[in-house]
Amino acid sequence: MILATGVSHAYSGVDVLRDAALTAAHGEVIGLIGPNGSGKTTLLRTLYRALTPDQGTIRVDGVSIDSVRPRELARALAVVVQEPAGELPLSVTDTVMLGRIPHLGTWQRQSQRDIDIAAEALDQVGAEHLVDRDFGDLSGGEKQRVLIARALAQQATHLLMDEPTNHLDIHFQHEILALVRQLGVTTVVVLHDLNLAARYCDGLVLLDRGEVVTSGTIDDVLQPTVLEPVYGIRMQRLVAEDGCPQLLFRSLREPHPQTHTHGSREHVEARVR
Ligand SMILES: Nc1ncnc2c1ncn2[C@@H]1O[C@H](COP(=O)(O)OP(=O)(O)OP(=O)(O)O)[C@@H](O)[C@H]1O
Repeated sequence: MILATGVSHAYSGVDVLRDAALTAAHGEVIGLIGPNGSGKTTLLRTLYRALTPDQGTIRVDGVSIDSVRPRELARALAVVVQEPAGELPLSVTDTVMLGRIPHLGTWQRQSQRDIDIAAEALDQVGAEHLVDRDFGDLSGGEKQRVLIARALAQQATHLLMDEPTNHLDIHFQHEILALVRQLGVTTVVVLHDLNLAARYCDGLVLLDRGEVVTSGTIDDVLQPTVLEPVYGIRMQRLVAEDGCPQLLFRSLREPHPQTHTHGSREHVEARVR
């Protein structure tokens, strides 16, 4: 379980996070959503101690992360964030094996089991064919999948992800998030795509200008009345055949249509709630 309370932070005296709170119960996938610059990455960084907030506490399974040693923290939290280009001059295998380091003793070499776990992680993200490549030569989407494999190989009890679907094609956006759900690992994931959030998250935290506007179930948060003023865009909420709410978007610059677009795929497959 991840519990963040009263988290505030300022960069050079400018407040970017005020009294933010987040709860991810055991096994839940919680989506962190909000417009550009609303503080999602800042809040996520406080959860894995990449950033010490000015105020607030972060607890993982009831223990304050301030009191945990780095190796212990790495066994509890795996992180997938955007890597600066060219940061890892490593092979794909070595990159994924980095995920095993928290499980090795100081001078302990990797075992066959570690190698098997890394290979399985690559397989899970559909990247087994990349095993002999250099990480730096991969495409953006391939790199992203390898970084997710590294997090899976870490076998941490909690997962933090900052826009993991960035660079991924539509197939892998869904594959990766479906996999994350399947893992049953307590997860906090920053997502821009609200429809992916609707489909793969158990709950959402909506940030706007550094404050939590609302948090709760998909049904609570994914409402045009809640989201339109925050994002400054018109939304229409539909329910797909499998019951999953999905949103359609229209710029405020576009005139309000007097009639619906009959015959569109959305109208065939979903009904307006
Ligand atoms: N290192 C930094 N120094 C100064 N300001 C920063 C720093 N990092 C972030 N900020 C500012 O803090 C605010 C919140 O940034 P943050 O990256 O948390 O937002 P975000 O919601 O993740 O945005 P996006 O959706 O665009 O990725 C922004 O105004 C950003 O410019």
